[in-house]
Amino acid sequence: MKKALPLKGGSAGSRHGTKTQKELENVLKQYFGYSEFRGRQLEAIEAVLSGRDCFCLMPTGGGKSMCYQIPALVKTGIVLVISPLIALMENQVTSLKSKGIPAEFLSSTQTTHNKNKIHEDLDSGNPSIKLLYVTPELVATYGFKEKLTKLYSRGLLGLVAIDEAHCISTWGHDFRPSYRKISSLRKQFPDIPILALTATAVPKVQKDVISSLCLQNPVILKASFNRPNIFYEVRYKDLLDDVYADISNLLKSSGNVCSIIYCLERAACDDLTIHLSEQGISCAAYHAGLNSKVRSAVLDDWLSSRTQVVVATVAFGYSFFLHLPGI
Ligand SMILES: Nc1ncnc2c1ncn2[C@@H]1O[C@H](COP(=O)(O)OP(=O)(O)OP(=O)(O)O)[C@@H](O)[C@H]1O
Repeated sequence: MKKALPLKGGSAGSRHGTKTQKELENVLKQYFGYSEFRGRQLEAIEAVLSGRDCFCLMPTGGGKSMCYQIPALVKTGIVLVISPLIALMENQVTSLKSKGIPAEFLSSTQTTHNKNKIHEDLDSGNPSIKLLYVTPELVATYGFKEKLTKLYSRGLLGLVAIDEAHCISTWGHDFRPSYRKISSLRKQFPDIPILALTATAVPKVQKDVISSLCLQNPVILKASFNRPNIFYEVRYKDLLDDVYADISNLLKSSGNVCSIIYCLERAACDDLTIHLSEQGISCAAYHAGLNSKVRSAVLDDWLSSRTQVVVATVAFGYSFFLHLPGI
C-alpha cells in the first residue's frame, strides 16, 4: 500500500488555500501513475478545492472521476460520490482500494457486516474513508440524510460529486426520478461544493442540471469531444453477403480485443451470440430479458476478460465501454 499523503490544509505558496498545480500533479503521479492532468481536470479540481460549485462536461472515458478522486486525497473530510450504477461503483471502489485509497460503497448488494463496518467508520471520530459511493436512492432516504447531516456538522463532508448528472434532467435519456430528490443537498449543506459531471452535451440538459441542483455561480467546464483514438467505419448490411460472417471475421482479425456489439432486439443478441460461439469466439448475450444474476456474471466475465465479446441491447451501460484498456 502506498503511503498516504498529508491530507489537511495547504502548504506555503499554495494556491486556492490548498495545493499548487505541482502538488496536485504529484498526487496524480503517486496514486494513479499519470504525469499530467487531461482536458479540464485541473480546472475542475481547483474549482472544488476553492469551494466553488462546478459543472463539468467531459466525454465518456474523458477522466471525470479524477475530478473528485484527487480532491478526496488532498481535502479534509469525505467525498460523497452519487452514482447511478452499482456495478460502476463496485468497479471504481475496487480499483481505488488497489491503489491504497480508502474508498467504500453502500448499496443493497453489500452484506450487512460490510455495511455495519462502513457505518462504524463514518460514525467514528476520524473516519478513514475518503470516498463514499452511494446511489441516489440511498441519498433520498431519511436515515442517510441524517448520517450526512452528522458528518457535515462534524466538518467531515468535503465535497458532493454527482456522476452521470444528466440523470437528474427530465430532458435526459437516462432520467432517474430519485436523482431529482438529491437537489435538496444544496440547501442542506450550503457551503459544501457540488461537482456535477456528465458526458451529455445537450444544452437543455445542462441548464436543467445546473438549475435543478441549485448550483451557486458554478464554474462551467466543457472539454472537447474530439476523440482521435476512435476510428469509425460504416458497412452497409445490404452490400454484405453474410452479416454474421462479416462480424466474426472482423472480430477474429482484430485479435482477442474486448468488444461490445449492440443490437436493437434481444432475439438478435441471442441469435448472434450462438453464431459467434459456433465460430469459436468467446461471447455472451446481455439484455433485460436475462435475470440480474446472469447479467452481473456476464459483466464480471467481460470486465475481467474471461469473455471477449458481449452482444447487448442498450441495457448494457455504454459507460463500461471505455473503461478497459485495449478497447
Ligand atoms: N490525467 C490522466 N492521464 C491519463 N489517463 C487518465 C487521466 N485521468 C484519467 N485517466 C484514465 O482515463 C480512464 C477513464 O477515466 P474515467 O473512468 O474517470 O472516465 P469518465 O469520464 O468517468 O468515463 P465515464 O463517462 O465512462 O464514466 C481511466 O482509465 C483513467 O485512469
